[in-house]
Amino acid sequence: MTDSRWFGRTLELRLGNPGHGGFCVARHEGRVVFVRHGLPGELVRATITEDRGGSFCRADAVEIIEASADRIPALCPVAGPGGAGCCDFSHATLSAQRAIKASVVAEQLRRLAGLDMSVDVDEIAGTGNGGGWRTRVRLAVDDRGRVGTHRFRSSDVITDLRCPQPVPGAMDGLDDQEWRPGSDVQVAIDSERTRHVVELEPARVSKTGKRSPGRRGAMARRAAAGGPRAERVVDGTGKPVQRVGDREWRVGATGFWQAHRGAADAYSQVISEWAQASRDAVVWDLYSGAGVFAAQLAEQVGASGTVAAVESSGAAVADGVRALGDLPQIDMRAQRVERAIPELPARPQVVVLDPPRAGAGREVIAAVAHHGPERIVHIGCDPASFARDVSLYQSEGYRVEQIRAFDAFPLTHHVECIGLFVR
Ligand SMILES: C[S@@+](CC[C@H](N)C(=O)[O-])C[C@H]1O[C@@H](n2cnc3c(N)ncnc32)[C@H](O)[C@@H]1O
Repeated sequence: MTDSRWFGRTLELRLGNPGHGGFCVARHEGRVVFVRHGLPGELVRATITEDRGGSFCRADAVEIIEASADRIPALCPVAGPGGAGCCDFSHATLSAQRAIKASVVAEQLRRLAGLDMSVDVDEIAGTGNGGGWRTRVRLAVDDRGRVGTHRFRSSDVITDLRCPQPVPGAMDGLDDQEWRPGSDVQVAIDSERTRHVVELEPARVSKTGKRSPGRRGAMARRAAAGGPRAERVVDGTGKPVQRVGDREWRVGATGFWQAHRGAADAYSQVISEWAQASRDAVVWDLYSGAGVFAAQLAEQVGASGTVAAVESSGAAVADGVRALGDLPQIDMRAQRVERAIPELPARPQVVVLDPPRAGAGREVIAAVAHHGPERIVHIGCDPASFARDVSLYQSEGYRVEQIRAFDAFPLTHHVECIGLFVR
Protein backbone atom coordinates (compact mmCIF):
# COMPACT_ATOMS: atom_id res chain seq x y z
CA MET A 1 0.00 0.00 0.00
CA THR A 2 1.21 3.53 -0.74
CA ASP A 3 2.44 5.39 2.34
CA SER A 4 0.91 8.87 2.13
CA ARG A 5 2.62 10.11 5.30
CA TRP A 6 5.98 11.10 3.87
CA PHE A 7 5.21 14.82 4.30
CA GLY A 8 8.05 16.45 6.26
CA ARG A 9 10.35 13.40 5.98
CA THR A 10 13.89 13.96 4.71
CA LEU A 11 15.17 11.33 2.27
CA GLU A 12 18.53 10.74 0.61
CA LEU A 13 17.90 10.71 -3.14
CA ARG A 14 19.94 10.36 -6.33
CA LEU A 15 18.46 12.80 -8.87
CA GLY A 16 17.69 11.65 -12.39
CA ASN A 17 16.44 13.47 -15.48
CA PRO A 18 14.85 16.91 -15.30
CA GLY A 19 11.07 16.89 -15.61
CA HIS A 20 8.71 19.54 -16.97
CA GLY A 21 8.13 22.22 -14.33
CA GLY A 22 11.57 22.73 -12.78
CA PHE A 23 12.10 19.39 -11.00
CA CYS A 24 14.48 16.48 -11.18
CA VAL A 25 12.95 13.05 -10.99
CA ALA A 26 14.04 10.64 -8.24
CA ARG A 27 12.67 7.32 -6.99
CA HIS A 28 12.24 6.05 -3.46
CA GLU A 29 10.56 2.84 -2.33
CA GLY A 30 8.73 2.50 -5.65
CA ARG A 31 7.44 6.06 -5.73
CA VAL A 32 8.47 9.01 -7.90
CA VAL A 33 9.72 12.10 -6.08
CA PHE A 34 9.86 15.44 -7.96
CA VAL A 35 12.75 17.34 -6.37
CA ARG A 36 13.28 21.10 -6.70
CA HIS A 37 16.59 22.91 -6.34
CA GLY A 38 18.72 19.95 -7.32
CA LEU A 39 20.45 19.11 -10.60
CA PRO A 40 20.57 15.89 -12.63
CA GLY A 41 23.04 13.37 -11.17
CA GLU A 42 23.29 14.99 -7.74
CA LEU A 43 22.95 13.08 -4.49
CA VAL A 44 20.85 15.19 -2.13
CA ARG A 45 18.92 15.12 1.09
CA ALA A 46 15.42 16.34 0.25
CA THR A 47 12.45 17.15 2.47
CA ILE A 48 9.00 16.13 1.28
CA THR A 49 6.84 19.24 0.80
CA GLU A 50 3.72 17.66 -0.69
CA ASP A 51 2.34 14.14 -0.41
CA ARG A 52 -1.19 13.45 -1.52
CA GLY A 53 -0.79 9.70 -1.26
CA GLY A 54 -0.59 9.01 -4.99
CA SER A 55 2.26 7.51 -6.95
CA PHE A 56 4.37 10.65 -6.63
CA CYS A 57 5.22 13.37 -4.14
CA ARG A 58 7.21 16.62 -4.17
CA ALA A 59 10.36 17.57 -2.29
CA ASP A 60 12.91 20.34 -1.87
CA ALA A 61 16.65 19.59 -1.82
CA VAL A 62 17.90 20.84 1.58
CA GLU A 63 21.45 19.48 1.47
CA ILE A 64 23.67 18.65 -1.49
CA ILE A 65 25.79 15.59 -0.71
CA GLU A 66 27.38 15.20 -4.16
CA ALA A 67 27.16 18.40 -6.21
CA SER A 68 26.95 18.55 -10.01
CA ALA A 69 29.79 20.33 -11.84
CA ASP A 70 27.03 22.62 -13.19
CA ARG A 71 26.15 23.95 -9.74
CA ILE A 72 26.94 27.59 -8.89
CA PRO A 73 26.01 29.73 -5.86
CA ALA A 74 22.31 30.60 -6.37
CA LEU A 75 21.69 34.04 -7.91
CA CYS A 76 18.35 34.26 -6.13
CA PRO A 77 18.75 34.96 -2.39
CA VAL A 78 15.42 33.27 -1.58
CA ALA A 79 15.57 30.31 -3.96
CA GLY A 80 15.86 27.13 -1.96
CA PRO A 81 13.73 25.18 0.47
CA GLY A 82 10.45 26.99 1.08
CA GLY A 83 11.65 29.89 -1.05
CA ALA A 84 10.11 31.91 -3.84
CA GLY A 85 8.45 30.24 -6.78
CA CYS A 86 10.13 32.01 -9.65
CA CYS A 87 13.82 30.95 -9.73
CA ASP A 88 13.88 27.19 -10.31
CA PHE A 89 17.45 27.02 -11.59
CA SER A 90 19.37 30.05 -10.33
CA HIS A 91 21.84 27.54 -8.84
CA ALA A 92 22.89 26.23 -12.31
CA THR A 93 25.16 27.66 -15.00
CA LEU A 94 23.29 29.18 -17.93
CA SER A 95 24.51 26.42 -20.25
CA ALA A 96 23.23 23.78 -17.79
CA GLN A 97 19.86 25.56 -17.57
CA ARG A 98 19.63 25.49 -21.37
CA ALA A 99 20.60 21.82 -21.54
CA ILE A 100 17.87 21.01 -18.99
CA LYS A 101 15.31 22.97 -21.01
CA ALA A 102 16.40 21.30 -24.25
CA SER A 103 15.94 17.91 -22.65
CA VAL A 104 12.44 18.86 -21.39
CA VAL A 105 11.43 20.17 -24.84
CA ALA A 106 12.67 16.99 -26.54
CA GLU A 107 10.87 14.81 -23.97
CA GLN A 108 7.54 16.66 -24.37
CA LEU A 109 7.78 16.51 -28.19
CA ARG A 110 8.49 12.79 -28.03
CA ARG A 111 5.78 11.98 -25.48
CA LEU A 112 3.00 14.26 -26.70
CA ALA A 113 3.69 14.66 -30.43
CA GLY A 114 5.57 11.44 -31.26
CA LEU A 115 8.51 13.48 -32.59
CA ASP A 116 12.07 12.31 -32.15
CA MET A 117 14.08 15.51 -32.46
CA SER A 118 16.54 17.51 -30.43
CA VAL A 119 16.13 21.27 -30.24
CA ASP A 120 18.84 23.63 -29.00
CA VAL A 121 17.71 26.34 -26.61
CA ASP A 122 19.19 29.61 -27.89
CA GLU A 123 20.26 32.60 -25.85
CA ILE A 124 18.36 35.86 -26.32
CA ALA A 125 20.47 39.02 -26.55
CA GLY A 126 20.45 40.99 -23.31
CA THR A 127 20.52 38.02 -20.93
CA GLY A 128 23.84 38.90 -19.27
CA ASN A 129 24.75 36.45 -16.49
CA GLY A 130 21.15 35.17 -16.37
CA GLY A 131 19.74 38.08 -14.36
CA GLY A 132 18.55 41.56 -15.30
CA TRP A 133 16.43 40.65 -18.34
CA ARG A 134 12.82 40.91 -17.13
CA THR A 135 10.96 44.11 -18.11
CA ARG A 136 7.62 43.07 -16.59
CA VAL A 137 7.10 41.90 -13.03
CA ARG A 138 3.99 40.68 -11.20
CA LEU A 139 3.98 40.97 -7.42
CA ALA A 140 1.55 40.26 -4.62
CA VAL A 141 0.71 42.16 -1.42
CA ASP A 142 0.30 40.30 1.87
CA ASP A 143 -2.37 40.99 4.49
CA ARG A 144 -0.09 43.51 6.22
CA GLY A 145 0.31 45.56 3.05
CA ARG A 146 3.86 44.37 2.21
CA VAL A 147 4.77 43.61 -1.39
CA GLY A 148 6.66 40.50 -2.52
CA THR A 149 6.45 37.28 -4.51
CA HIS A 150 4.40 34.16 -3.90
CA ARG A 151 6.06 31.25 -2.18
CA PHE A 152 6.23 28.20 -4.48
CA ARG A 153 2.75 26.62 -4.91
CA SER A 154 1.38 28.80 -2.12
CA SER A 155 -0.57 32.03 -1.62
CA ASP A 156 1.96 33.13 1.07
CA VAL A 157 3.94 36.23 0.11
CA ILE A 158 7.72 36.40 0.58
CA THR A 159 8.49 40.07 1.15
CA ASP A 160 11.97 40.06 -0.30
CA LEU A 161 12.41 42.04 -3.50
CA ARG A 162 16.03 41.06 -4.30
CA CYS A 163 14.87 39.04 -7.29
CA PRO A 164 17.71 38.75 -9.85
CA GLN A 165 15.40 38.57 -12.89
CA PRO A 166 14.17 42.18 -13.37
CA VAL A 167 16.18 44.78 -15.25
CA PRO A 168 17.92 47.23 -12.90
CA GLY A 169 15.55 49.81 -11.43
CA ALA A 170 12.36 47.77 -11.82
CA MET A 171 11.94 47.08 -8.08
CA ASP A 172 13.45 50.30 -6.68
CA GLY A 173 11.51 51.73 -3.75
CA LEU A 174 8.58 49.35 -4.03
CA ASP A 175 8.98 48.17 -0.45
CA ASP A 176 8.72 51.79 0.80
CA GLN A 177 5.22 52.19 -0.61
CA GLU A 178 1.91 51.61 1.15
CA TRP A 179 -0.05 48.87 -0.57
CA ARG A 180 -3.60 47.70 -0.23
CA PRO A 181 -3.55 44.27 1.49
CA GLY A 182 -4.38 41.45 -0.90
CA SER A 183 -3.84 43.52 -4.05
CA ASP A 184 -1.60 42.57 -6.98
CA VAL A 185 1.10 44.84 -8.33
CA GLN A 186 2.33 44.97 -11.92
CA VAL A 187 5.50 46.71 -13.03
CA ALA A 188 6.77 47.54 -16.52
CA ILE A 189 10.06 49.25 -17.30
CA ASP A 190 11.97 50.14 -20.45
CA SER A 191 15.63 50.53 -21.35
CA GLU A 192 15.54 54.24 -20.37
CA ARG A 193 14.16 53.20 -16.97
CA THR A 194 10.74 54.73 -17.60
CA ARG A 195 8.67 52.75 -15.15
CA HIS A 196 4.93 52.16 -14.79
CA VAL A 197 3.64 50.57 -11.58
CA VAL A 198 -0.02 49.69 -11.14
CA GLU A 199 -1.84 48.24 -8.12
CA LEU A 200 -4.81 46.04 -9.03
CA GLU A 201 -7.67 45.78 -6.55
CA PRO A 202 -7.67 42.67 -4.32
CA ALA A 203 -9.22 39.54 -5.76
CA ARG A 204 -11.90 37.95 -3.58
CA VAL A 205 -12.15 34.20 -3.03
CA SER A 206 -15.72 33.03 -3.70
CA LYS A 207 -17.47 30.10 -1.99
CA THR A 208 -16.46 27.94 -4.93
CA GLY A 209 -12.83 28.86 -4.30
CA LYS A 210 -12.60 31.02 -7.45
CA ARG A 211 -10.87 34.36 -7.08
CA SER A 212 -13.00 37.27 -8.22
CA PRO A 213 -12.47 40.97 -7.59
CA GLY A 214 -14.22 42.83 -4.79
CA ARG A 215 -17.07 44.16 -6.91
CA ARG A 216 -20.76 43.44 -7.20
CA GLY A 217 -23.15 42.85 -10.10
CA ALA A 218 -22.16 43.23 -13.71
CA MET A 219 -18.67 44.49 -12.87
CA ALA A 220 -17.99 41.38 -10.76
CA ARG A 221 -19.28 39.08 -13.49
CA ARG A 222 -17.12 40.81 -16.09
CA ALA A 223 -14.09 40.67 -13.83
CA ALA A 224 -14.67 37.01 -12.89
CA ALA A 225 -14.76 36.30 -16.63
CA GLY A 226 -11.33 37.89 -16.98
CA GLY A 227 -12.49 41.50 -17.29
CA PRO A 228 -10.73 44.52 -15.83
CA ARG A 229 -10.00 45.07 -12.12
CA ALA A 230 -9.83 48.60 -10.71
CA GLU A 231 -6.30 49.97 -11.11
CA ARG A 232 -4.30 52.57 -9.18
CA VAL A 233 -1.24 53.98 -10.91
CA VAL A 234 1.44 54.12 -8.22
CA ASP A 235 4.40 55.26 -10.28
CA GLY A 236 4.94 56.50 -13.81
CA THR A 237 3.28 59.22 -15.79
CA GLY A 238 4.25 57.73 -19.14
CA LYS A 239 4.14 54.19 -20.46
CA PRO A 240 7.45 52.41 -21.05
CA VAL A 241 8.58 52.42 -24.67
CA GLN A 242 9.34 49.08 -26.33
CA ARG A 243 11.18 48.95 -29.64
CA VAL A 244 11.43 46.36 -32.38
CA GLY A 245 13.50 47.52 -35.34
CA ASP A 246 12.70 51.19 -35.87
CA ARG A 247 9.15 50.88 -34.57
CA GLU A 248 8.03 51.67 -31.02
CA TRP A 249 5.12 50.72 -28.80
CA ARG A 250 4.05 52.34 -25.52
CA VAL A 251 2.84 49.56 -23.29
CA GLY A 252 1.79 50.07 -19.67
CA ALA A 253 2.16 47.65 -16.76
CA THR A 254 -1.21 45.98 -17.39
CA GLY A 255 -0.75 45.63 -21.16
CA PHE A 256 1.07 42.71 -22.78
CA TRP A 257 4.68 42.72 -23.94
CA GLN A 258 7.15 39.83 -24.00
CA ALA A 259 8.89 39.74 -20.60
CA HIS A 260 12.52 39.33 -21.75
CA ARG A 261 13.89 42.61 -23.04
CA GLY A 262 15.22 40.94 -26.21
CA ALA A 263 12.37 38.50 -26.85
CA ALA A 264 10.03 40.52 -29.09
CA ASP A 265 12.98 41.29 -31.37
CA ALA A 266 14.22 37.67 -31.46
CA TYR A 267 10.79 36.19 -32.25
CA SER A 268 10.01 38.90 -34.82
CA GLN A 269 13.15 37.91 -36.74
CA VAL A 270 12.09 34.25 -36.80
CA ILE A 271 8.58 35.17 -37.90
CA SER A 272 9.88 37.37 -40.70
CA GLU A 273 12.12 34.57 -41.90
CA TRP A 274 9.53 31.78 -41.68
CA ALA A 275 6.32 33.53 -42.74
CA GLN A 276 7.49 34.43 -46.26
CA ALA A 277 4.13 36.04 -47.00
CA SER A 278 3.70 37.22 -50.59
CA ARG A 279 2.92 40.76 -51.61
CA ASP A 280 -0.89 41.26 -51.47
CA ALA A 281 -1.48 38.12 -49.39
CA VAL A 282 -3.98 37.71 -46.57
CA VAL A 283 -2.34 36.68 -43.29
CA TRP A 284 -3.62 36.26 -39.73
CA ASP A 285 -1.84 37.14 -36.48
CA LEU A 286 -3.82 35.37 -33.72
CA TYR A 287 -3.31 36.31 -30.04
CA SER A 288 -1.59 39.38 -31.40
CA GLY A 289 -1.06 41.48 -28.26
CA ALA A 290 -0.09 44.98 -29.39
CA GLY A 291 0.68 43.70 -32.89
CA VAL A 292 4.45 43.22 -32.82
CA PHE A 293 4.26 40.31 -35.28
CA ALA A 294 1.49 42.00 -37.29
CA ALA A 295 3.98 44.80 -38.00
CA GLN A 296 6.47 42.31 -39.49
CA LEU A 297 3.77 40.63 -41.55
CA ALA A 298 2.50 44.00 -42.81
CA GLU A 299 5.95 44.73 -44.27
CA GLN A 300 5.79 41.46 -46.22
CA VAL A 301 2.24 41.76 -47.63
CA GLY A 302 2.63 45.46 -48.44
CA ALA A 303 -0.05 48.14 -48.56
CA SER A 304 -2.43 46.08 -50.70
CA GLY A 305 -2.25 42.97 -48.51
CA THR A 306 -4.25 42.28 -45.35
CA VAL A 307 -3.10 41.40 -41.84
CA ALA A 308 -5.98 40.39 -39.57
CA ALA A 309 -4.74 40.68 -35.97
CA VAL A 310 -6.93 39.25 -33.20
CA GLU A 311 -6.43 39.96 -29.50
CA SER A 312 -8.89 39.69 -26.61
CA SER A 313 -7.46 42.51 -24.50
CA GLY A 314 -8.92 45.88 -25.49
CA ALA A 315 -5.96 47.64 -23.83
CA ALA A 316 -3.42 45.69 -25.94
CA VAL A 317 -5.39 46.47 -29.11
CA ALA A 318 -5.45 50.16 -28.17
CA ASP A 319 -1.64 50.08 -27.67
CA GLY A 320 -1.32 48.39 -31.09
CA VAL A 321 -3.60 50.79 -32.92
CA ARG A 322 -1.56 53.73 -31.55
CA ALA A 323 1.72 52.18 -32.68
CA LEU A 324 0.64 50.89 -36.09
CA GLY A 325 -1.54 53.72 -37.39
CA ASP A 326 0.68 54.11 -40.47
CA LEU A 327 -0.01 50.52 -41.60
CA PRO A 328 -3.64 50.51 -42.82
CA GLN A 329 -3.27 46.93 -44.06
CA ILE A 330 -3.43 45.82 -40.40
CA ASP A 331 -6.96 45.21 -39.14
CA MET A 332 -6.74 44.88 -35.32
CA ARG A 333 -9.73 43.24 -33.68
CA ALA A 334 -10.48 43.20 -29.95
CA GLN A 335 -12.07 39.77 -29.94
CA ARG A 336 -11.53 36.24 -28.74
CA VAL A 337 -9.80 34.12 -31.38
CA GLU A 338 -12.41 31.35 -31.08
CA ARG A 339 -15.16 33.79 -32.06
CA ALA A 340 -13.17 35.82 -34.57
CA ILE A 341 -11.98 33.06 -36.91
CA PRO A 342 -15.25 32.57 -38.84
CA GLU A 343 -15.32 36.32 -39.59
CA LEU A 344 -11.70 36.74 -40.73
CA PRO A 345 -10.77 37.33 -44.36
CA ALA A 346 -10.72 34.01 -46.19
CA ARG A 347 -7.78 32.02 -47.60
CA PRO A 348 -4.94 33.20 -45.35
CA GLN A 349 -1.59 32.30 -46.83
CA VAL A 350 0.13 32.38 -43.44
CA VAL A 351 -1.23 32.18 -39.89
CA VAL A 352 0.83 33.13 -36.83
CA LEU A 353 -0.45 31.99 -33.42
CA ASP A 354 1.03 33.03 -30.06
CA PRO A 355 -1.50 31.78 -27.49
CA PRO A 356 -1.22 32.04 -23.71
CA ARG A 357 0.45 29.27 -21.69
CA ALA A 358 -2.40 26.75 -22.08
CA GLY A 359 -1.86 26.65 -25.86
CA ALA A 360 -4.31 27.10 -28.73
CA GLY A 361 -6.07 23.75 -28.36
CA ARG A 362 -8.10 21.52 -30.63
CA GLU A 363 -10.94 23.90 -31.56
CA VAL A 364 -8.72 26.78 -32.69
CA ILE A 365 -6.19 24.59 -34.50
CA ALA A 366 -8.93 22.72 -36.36
CA ALA A 367 -10.53 26.04 -37.36
CA VAL A 368 -7.18 27.42 -38.60
CA ALA A 369 -6.40 24.22 -40.53
CA HIS A 370 -9.87 24.32 -42.08
CA HIS A 371 -8.81 27.57 -43.83
CA GLY A 372 -5.79 25.75 -45.29
CA PRO A 373 -2.90 28.23 -44.84
CA GLU A 374 0.33 27.22 -46.62
CA ARG A 375 2.35 27.99 -43.52
CA ILE A 376 1.59 28.21 -39.82
CA VAL A 377 4.02 29.68 -37.30
CA HIS A 378 3.13 28.78 -33.72
CA ILE A 379 4.76 30.15 -30.55
CA GLY A 380 4.31 28.62 -27.11
CA CYS A 381 5.95 29.29 -23.74
CA ASP A 382 5.04 25.92 -22.22
CA PRO A 383 6.74 22.88 -23.77
CA ALA A 384 3.88 20.52 -22.85
CA SER A 385 1.05 22.60 -24.31
CA PHE A 386 3.30 23.45 -27.28
CA ALA A 387 3.88 19.73 -27.92
CA ARG A 388 0.12 19.01 -27.64
CA ASP A 389 -0.52 21.75 -30.22
CA VAL A 390 2.21 20.27 -32.48
CA SER A 391 0.38 16.96 -32.35
CA LEU A 392 -2.90 18.69 -33.30
CA TYR A 393 -1.26 20.30 -36.37
CA GLN A 394 0.03 16.88 -37.39
CA SER A 395 -3.40 15.34 -37.11
CA GLU A 396 -4.74 18.18 -39.28
CA GLY A 397 -2.32 17.19 -42.05
CA TYR A 398 0.54 19.63 -41.34
CA ARG A 399 4.11 18.51 -40.93
CA VAL A 400 6.79 20.05 -38.77
CA GLU A 401 9.24 21.95 -40.94
CA GLN A 402 11.33 23.48 -38.12
CA ILE A 403 11.25 24.03 -34.37
CA ARG A 404 13.40 26.50 -32.46
CA ALA A 405 13.54 27.19 -28.74
CA PHE A 406 14.66 30.31 -26.88
CA ASP A 407 15.87 30.79 -23.33
CA ALA A 408 13.37 33.61 -22.81
CA PHE A 409 13.05 33.10 -19.04
CA PRO A 410 16.55 32.46 -17.62
CA LEU A 411 16.73 31.10 -14.04
CA THR A 412 13.20 29.69 -14.38
CA HIS A 413 12.10 26.41 -15.98
CA HIS A 414 10.12 28.22 -18.69
CA VAL A 415 11.21 28.07 -22.32
CA GLU A 416 9.72 29.49 -25.50
CA CYS A 417 9.28 27.26 -28.56
CA ILE A 418 8.48 28.35 -32.12
CA GLY A 419 7.38 25.89 -34.77
CA LEU A 420 6.89 26.18 -38.52
CA PHE A 421 4.21 23.86 -39.95
CA VAL A 422 3.53 23.32 -43.64
CA ARG A 423 1.14 21.17 -45.62
C1 LIG B 1 1.67 35.22 -25.33
S1 LIG B 1 0.74 36.68 -25.58
C2 LIG B 1 1.22 37.09 -27.21
C3 LIG B 1 1.15 38.54 -27.60
C4 LIG B 1 1.88 38.97 -28.86
N1 LIG B 1 1.95 37.97 -29.89
C5 LIG B 1 3.24 39.51 -28.56
O1 LIG B 1 4.24 38.83 -28.83
O2 LIG B 1 3.37 40.62 -28.00
C6 LIG B 1 -0.85 36.04 -25.73
C7 LIG B 1 -1.91 37.11 -25.96
O3 LIG B 1 -3.16 36.43 -26.20
C8 LIG B 1 -4.20 37.19 -25.61
N2 LIG B 1 -5.31 36.22 -25.46
C9 LIG B 1 -5.48 35.30 -24.48
N3 LIG B 1 -6.57 34.54 -24.75
C10 LIG B 1 -7.07 34.99 -25.93
C11 LIG B 1 -8.17 34.59 -26.75
N4 LIG B 1 -8.95 33.59 -26.40
N5 LIG B 1 -8.39 35.26 -27.90
C12 LIG B 1 -7.59 36.30 -28.24
N6 LIG B 1 -6.53 36.72 -27.52
C13 LIG B 1 -6.27 36.06 -26.38
C14 LIG B 1 -3.59 37.75 -24.34
O4 LIG B 1 -4.27 38.92 -23.95
C15 LIG B 1 -2.15 38.04 -24.79
O5 LIG B 1 -2.03 39.36 -25.26
